[in-house]
Amino acid sequence: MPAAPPSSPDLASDPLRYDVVVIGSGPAAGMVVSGLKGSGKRVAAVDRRRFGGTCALRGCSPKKVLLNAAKAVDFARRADGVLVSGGARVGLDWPRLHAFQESFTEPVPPSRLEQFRDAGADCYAGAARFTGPDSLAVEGEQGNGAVTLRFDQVAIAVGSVPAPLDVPGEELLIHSDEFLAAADMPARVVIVGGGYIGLEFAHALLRADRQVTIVETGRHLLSPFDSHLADRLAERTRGLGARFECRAKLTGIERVADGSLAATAEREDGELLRFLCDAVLHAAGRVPAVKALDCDAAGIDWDEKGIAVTERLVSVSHPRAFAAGDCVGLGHPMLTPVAEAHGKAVLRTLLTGDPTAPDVSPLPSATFTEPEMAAVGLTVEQADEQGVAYRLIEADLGTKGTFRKLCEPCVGYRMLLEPKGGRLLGVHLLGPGMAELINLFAVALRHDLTLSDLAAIPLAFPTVAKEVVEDAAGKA
Ligand SMILES: Cc1cc2nc3c(=O)[nH]c(=O)nc-3n(C[C@H](O)[C@H](O)[C@H](O)COP(=O)(O)OP(=O)(O)OC[C@H]3O[C@@H](n4cnc5c(N)ncnc54)[C@H](O)[C@@H]3O)c2cc1C
Ligand SMILES: NC(=O)c1ccc[n+]([C@@H]2O[C@H](COP(=O)([O-])OP(=O)(O)OC[C@H]3O[C@@H](n4cnc5c(N)ncnc54)[C@H](O)[C@@H]3O)[C@@H](O)[C@H]2O)c1
Repeated sequence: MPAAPPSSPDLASDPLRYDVVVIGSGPAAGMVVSGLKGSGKRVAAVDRRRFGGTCALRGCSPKKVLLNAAKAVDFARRADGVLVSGGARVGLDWPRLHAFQESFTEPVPPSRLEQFRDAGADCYAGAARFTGPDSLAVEGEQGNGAVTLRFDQVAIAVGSVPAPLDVPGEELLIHSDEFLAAADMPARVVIVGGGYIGLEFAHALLRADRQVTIVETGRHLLSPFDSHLADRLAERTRGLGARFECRAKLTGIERVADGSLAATAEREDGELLRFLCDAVLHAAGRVPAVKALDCDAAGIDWDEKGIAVTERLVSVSHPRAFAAGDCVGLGHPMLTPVAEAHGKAVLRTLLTGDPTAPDVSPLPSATFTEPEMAAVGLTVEQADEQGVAYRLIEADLGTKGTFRKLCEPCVGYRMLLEPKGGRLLGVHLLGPGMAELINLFAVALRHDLTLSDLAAIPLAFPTVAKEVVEDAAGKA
């Protein structure tokens, strides 16, 4: 990789002038800042919240602790009388797991700052706002005045925020940040949105014996996933006590006389719904956090989809501006592996001067419900829309030995294969352990493997992987 020229000599005379300013400190920014170590460039990183980003502080990591606890409870309960006794009495210990979550989140800000400083970056705590094509102001967090940084290049990695819902009483909603940080779980929760956050948090709440109602505008829950498997997961979730209202949209929230909240929604057919509850959780999608950046001042094009960039993540209107992660307006999924891949691409561009496209295909993803839903590649709906020919194989694996031993009947897969040759086009899995297993299928898609190629590998036994691969290879 050719080395980019080191910082120009005049930069050294102005302490607030940088070769590269990175806005954000999440997974996308982390890739850029760490990778610039030793490049000779003067680098600054800015974040308006504690350094570390959404995934490590308010998303994937604390959420996974909560979901692991929910899985432990569920396993004990479903194995009660079969593998263990007293399992039905096992419950979620919110204060303890909350403290355990903090053992992961609290070290993040100091360690991220150390990592950035070790990479040679100056770190600024405050909200960034562009003031010109090569300058931005960082508003001090605690009433400190603004400082103006000048840059040659800027990497925008500001992530996303919950989408505005524009309903009366919107200020009464709680967001995932507050939910994960709360000292206790509310007793009756209405969840607005049946996507990733909605289903994952519902699964945690249900294992904590809370009352859950999900209001979802779509026909199915978890729309990025296979709709048949999503319906099976919905059934399983209903069996845990959840109520679903699909094809219904939140219309408002109000506080009622006894201090409870009333959430109202309207069904597609016009029927009005009203739910009394203690909390209404926003799980209705996120939007890029670009509005507050005042990109217009820098001539950086943006819209509600995010920063307008080329496929190589270069701003369409400012050749020295790049974007990475959730704030990129390319419609890529808002996931940590995507943010990391974007960050790596922007880093390479900064180091080589040669704009680089991110490597985001194939992209496995999972919801950490119990059972888990996981997918990589095309869904049936996408293949149909794109006119891609495929052969579908599917199975319910609930009675197979591996899953009976886990006492979990809600297990299955659907796979799309090339009609000739059998190359895998899409893999959709539902069951315990599937979030790990999907990575094996991502390797298979990446390297154009067939199910017989996978089945020829002597996989460890007895495992979920071997059970699924052998069953599918037998049907292929
Ligand atoms: C509850 C929840 C659970 C999730 N679980 C998963 C999961 O299991 N797996 C997965 O792959 N993804 C998950 N995600 C998504 C994942 O967290 C994001 O895709 C990822 O964090 C995006 O990284 P990023 O670097 O683009 O942005 P972020 O991590 O959001 O970082 C952006 C940073 O920019 C800062 N910032 C914003 N505006 C400004 C400004 N004007 N000035 C200065 N700083 C600013 C923010 O404070 C933030 O620290 C989850 C998200 C949530 C909310
Ligand atoms: N396991 C994971 O990888 C994971 C977990 C959590 C979050 N995330 C990321 O965070 C993003 C945000 O999560 P999310 O669950 O908020 O978004 P989402 O896009 O997954 O789901 C939002 C859901 O809300 C519905 N909706 C939108 N407006 C509504 C309204 N007014 N009333 C009722 N329903 C409405 C949508 O139809 C959709 O099904 C996800 O898209 C994902 O990229 C990933």
